Amino acid sequence: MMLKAVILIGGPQKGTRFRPLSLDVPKPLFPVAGLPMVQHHIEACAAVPDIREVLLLGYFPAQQLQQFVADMIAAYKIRIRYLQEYQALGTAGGIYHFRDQISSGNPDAFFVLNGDVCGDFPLQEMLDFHTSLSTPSLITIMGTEATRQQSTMYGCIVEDKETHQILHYVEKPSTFVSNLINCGVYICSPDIFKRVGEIFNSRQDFYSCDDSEGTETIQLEQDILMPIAGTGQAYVYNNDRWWSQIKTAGSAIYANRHYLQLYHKTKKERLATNGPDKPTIIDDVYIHPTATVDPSALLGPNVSVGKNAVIGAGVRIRESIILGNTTIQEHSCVLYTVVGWNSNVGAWTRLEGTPCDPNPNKPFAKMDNVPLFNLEGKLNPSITILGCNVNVPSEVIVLNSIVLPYKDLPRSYKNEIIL
Ligand SMILES: Nc1nc2c(ncn2[C@@H]2O[C@H](COP(=O)(O)OP(=O)(O)O[C@H]3O[C@H](CO)[C@@H](O)[C@H](O)[C@@H]3O)[C@@H](O)[C@H]2O)c(=O)[nH]1
Repeated sequence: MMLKAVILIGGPQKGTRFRPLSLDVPKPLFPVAGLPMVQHHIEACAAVPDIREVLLLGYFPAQQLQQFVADMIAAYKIRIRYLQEYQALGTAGGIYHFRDQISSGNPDAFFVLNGDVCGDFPLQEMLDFHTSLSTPSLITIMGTEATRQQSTMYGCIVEDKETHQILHYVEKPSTFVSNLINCGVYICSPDIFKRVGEIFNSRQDFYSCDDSEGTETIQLEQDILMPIAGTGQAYVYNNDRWWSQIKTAGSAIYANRHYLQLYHKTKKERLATNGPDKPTIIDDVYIHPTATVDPSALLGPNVSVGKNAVIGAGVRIRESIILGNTTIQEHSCVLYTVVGWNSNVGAWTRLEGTPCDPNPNKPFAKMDNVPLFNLEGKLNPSITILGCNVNVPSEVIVLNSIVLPYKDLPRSYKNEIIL
């Protein structure tokens, strides 16, 4: 069998809730557990022996992805290419536009993965399910359970419990439809192009040079899944492993924790260990080999330290992501915070945020993508984020705040956005 995988990475206008972190690097390249977000997708695809080529599909300028793609080819030894849409074509529009590249070599099927989800993706198991179906599936969706309340933020699937055929699909319904939600991971038969082509052609009548009405975009969810549901050609594969979206910077902290945990199963060598002349490590921590961490520092649980970062004596960090070329000076404390690239945090300073984890008392709860401000116009407590090139002086406290790039903070801050 020969398969391909397409990863939908969007473009500069997407991922706005991820700012200010996506101001400096395309959101799909933001490091989580030491790796750019979509490297986790590529790694999951590379582990499926039948996947021979991975195509990243988006509308970021190609030069922003060039180095990353070269690094990925070197690391995983499979074909990887970036295909650039000339504008946002929608979740199925890009696939249709590049159908020749996807179909070349006659793959039996191809995976499609949303670039902004994370998880312990059971791709091989899903493939086994897809190929074992007695009637061929045009599209198989990975589904997972959500709470009744949260389900309406996702694509909702009603299945035949015995055959797993999809009877009904609604994208982000306004009232409850089903607890079973779309994970944004699919296996498509190449026959899907015919379907998308029909939609494409039916819209040509409306096509004009001014595409302000978005007639050129085709959405996989609304235009393909909704009409296919109930025709016996779409199936759902139930995923009971960890899965989440990465929409906000807060969800990056959550994803960081879970990917670090996953390394126990997949890449143990990426996790830092305790030893003489090494910092003290609590549970799961990733330290880039080029980072310098003082042996008296205490890191963990759930910390990632990027390239060439310098962590001083007596520093305490937990539940945080420290990006490349950042310095944290002695005795500072960093909790539930993302510290952007090339930043400098003085000595005896405290950076602290508030976690936005899923409710542990509710089974199947996902993260809430809490808006920045509440109804009274006050900033909702969230993780603290420092954009790149931020300078925080010594002996201050920055609590539940978002600091935009290139700021020189003069004092302490609490619950503020510092522009
Ligand atoms: N290449 C490309 N990618 C795109 C485009 N539009 C969106 N994407 C990418 O496609 C993914 C989904 O995009 P959204 O449009 O933001 O959808 P969503 O709100 O995340 O909902 C989708 O994902 C949920 C799971 O996370 C699903 O539950 C839901 O049904 C839907 O598929 C993201 O990775 C985004 O970057 C486009 O025009 N071109």
